[in-house]
Amino acid sequence: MTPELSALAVRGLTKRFDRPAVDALDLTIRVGEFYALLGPNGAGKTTTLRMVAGLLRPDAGSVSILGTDALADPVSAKQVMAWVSDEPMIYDKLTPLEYLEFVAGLWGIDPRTSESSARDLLMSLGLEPHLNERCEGFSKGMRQKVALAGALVHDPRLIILDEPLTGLDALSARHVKGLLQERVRAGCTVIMTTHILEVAERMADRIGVIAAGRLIAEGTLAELREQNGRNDTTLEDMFIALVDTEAAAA
Ligand SMILES: Nc1ncnc2c1ncn2[C@@H]1O[C@H](COP(=O)(O)OP(=O)(O)OP(=O)(O)O)[C@@H](O)[C@H]1O
Repeated sequence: MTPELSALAVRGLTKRFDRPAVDALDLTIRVGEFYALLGPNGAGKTTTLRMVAGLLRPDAGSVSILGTDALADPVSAKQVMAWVSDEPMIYDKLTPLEYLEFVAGLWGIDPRTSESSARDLLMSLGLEPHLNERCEGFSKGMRQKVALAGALVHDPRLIILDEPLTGLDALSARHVKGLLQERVRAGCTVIMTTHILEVAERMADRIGVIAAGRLIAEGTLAELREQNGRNDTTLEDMFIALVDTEAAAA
């Protein structure tokens, strides 16, 4: 039997700064999953995702993205993946449409097809009134949405987002959530960090909790409840209990 291809398989992933930030982490995320990665401040979420996205070299371990060894072949891995940072960088002098056209050009996408999909993407994020305004006057939330649209231009199969909803107003957050859910329905995989536990509770197929660079719990909401021995508890209650137990054991 052929083993099922994972969207992401991380094994023994390790990064140390002055102390371990990610500590021999194993993580497997299936194709088509919406996965929420949770953890307290400083748990190692961003460091993990930056290593997965090829922005930070691990001290040890492996990263496989849709079957490609991302450390040995980062170019192929990046072609199927999008990384959306919590501090997005866009070009201020360009309009959203020009920015997406620029990104599409970097990926070698035919301008005739890229323009209409860029327009659709930006409109689905509620940016229609601003398509031809320079990004320099945009708020943080508007810039976040332009960066997200830019990251999706090459139609990635794996979309990794660090805190994509922070700072977004309710309507913008709804646009972003809708877009991500649509991508998952189309067969993409989404991995997202968030401190907004209601979002993880409502949107994620599976949830992983990391603390001190290690995975301390993982499963569907129902599985986490079962592991916790409570049927009625909220994700917030479980999260706090898990993190407290871990801190007490450290
Ligand atoms: N470039 C760096 N240099 C030194 N230490 C770093 C660096 N990046 C991260 N760290 C440390 O690694 C640990 C994990 O940080 P990381 O940003 O991955 O946590 P996080 O789970 O994303 O936190 P948050 O929820 O606050 O964003 C922290 O102790 C942090 O101070």
